[in-house]
Order: sequence, then C-alpha cells, then structure tokens
Amino acid sequence: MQPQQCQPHSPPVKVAASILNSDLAELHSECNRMISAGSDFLHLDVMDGHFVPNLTFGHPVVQCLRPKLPGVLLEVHMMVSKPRQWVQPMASAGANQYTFHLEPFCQIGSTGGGSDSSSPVVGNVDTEACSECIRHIRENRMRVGLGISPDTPVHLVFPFVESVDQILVMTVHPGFGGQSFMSDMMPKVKSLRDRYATLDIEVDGGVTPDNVAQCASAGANVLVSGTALIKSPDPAAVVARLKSVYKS
Ligand SMILES: O=C(CO)[C@@H](O)[C@H](O)COP(=O)(O)O
Ligand SMILES: [Fe+2]
Repeated sequence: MQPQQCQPHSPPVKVAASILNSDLAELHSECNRMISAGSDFLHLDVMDGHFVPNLTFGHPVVQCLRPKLPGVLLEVHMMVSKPRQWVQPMASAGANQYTFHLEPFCQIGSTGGGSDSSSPVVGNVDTEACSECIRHIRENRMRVGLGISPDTPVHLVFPFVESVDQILVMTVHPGFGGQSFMSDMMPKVKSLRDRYATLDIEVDGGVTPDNVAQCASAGANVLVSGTALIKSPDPAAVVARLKSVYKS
C-alpha cells in the first residue's frame, strides 16, 4: 500500500482499542490482548441507555480494571446524558481521559435522525455549562476529550478546542460497535485539522484498515478501532496496517 499523504505536522498517530465488542466475560484478558497487539491505549465505551439506546458499564468496571492494567491509559467515552455527574467517580476509579459529548449541552432540534438525545443538534450550546464540565474534568486531573455525533455541525466545538486535549469526531451514530464507517464525516476532520495543526483529532466508529487512509488524509491522528481489532485473529497486524498509512 502506498504511504497515504496525510496532513503535514499532525501529531503522532495513536491507536485506541475499543473493547465494546470484546468478550466482556474476559474483559481483563481482552484488554491485555489489545495492549499486547500494540494499541496505544484503551477506549472504554460508557453508555447510559438515555443518550444512546444501549447500556454498557460504568466506573465500577473501570475501578476493577485499573489495578490490573498498570501504566495503560484508559479513555472513557462517555455516551451519557449527564456527563458532569460521572467525572469524579470516573477519576476516582482511575480513568485517565474523559471524553464526553457536546450534545447534552445543546438544544436538541427536531431535525429527524435518531430518536435519542445523541441525535441531531441545531446549535444553541450552553457554553458555560460545557466549559464548567471541562474545568471539572481538569480539576479531577484527567485529560479532556470532547465529542460530536454525526449530525452535529463541527463548528459548534470550535469555541472549546483551546481548552480540551482532543476532539472526537464520531464516524458512526453512537451506541453500538460493528457499524459501517461514515466517510461523509471526513470534511469535519479536515475542517478541524486545517484550523488546529497540533490538536489530537480522534475518529471513532467503523475504523478499519480499509478506510484508515481517508482518516489520515483528512487529518485524524487518533484512531479508535473496535471490531476490526477485537475480531481479528491477528490484531497486531491490524494495528500495524492502521499505522502504516501514516508512515511518510
Ligand atoms: O463509541 C463507539 C460506538 O458508539 C465506538 O467506540 C465503537 O464501539 C467502536 O467500535 P467499532 O465501530 O470499531 O466496531
Ligand atoms: Fe467510542
């Protein structure tokens, strides 16, 4: 595969394994398997059944995993309607990065799309409440990620970029692993990279070696991959293929 021309000066590529579709009965060993395969960190998808129509796990699971994964960065992807509520419990449990969504701080418009609150947003962001959540995450000594669902315009995160560590552009409608990658999210990624040369830009949902070139050329440098890694007989080869497009 020809090295993909990716954006100049982008920060280094990182692969985060999403364990959502792993054998949750063997979660600890699945996490170790993903780290041994070369994943840079773990992406734990927390869902509350309100923000998205699915329910997964919360801070008690993080608390159990933490001592068994020394030195591993744990990102919690908070697909929850009240992101501020879980900041302190997750920090106490040992999460290192708290990635929450903008949508709970927005006036949800009736613009079709999904029926849950992760569905389309027409704007009117409660800037102060979102900024306060960011401050609260910082006070709890975690890295800050801010995510947008597919129907949320990218410009809504611009006011927050300088105060967070990472912006997450969802490339599926949040709620489930194993969905198909949404290529039409790449203009959002490019719009962010064109403005913010050193920002960590994360893509999450359906990312595989078959579509990673699009992510690289748009400017994403943090790749969340779940099914493509978890279900592979050789996850190390998948990690290598994901990273290979970034080698100049
Ligand atoms: O947040 C989500 C889904 O809501 C993602 O983290 C997916 O769980 C990633 O899994 P794949 O789409 O790569 O299988
Ligand atoms: Fe996720």
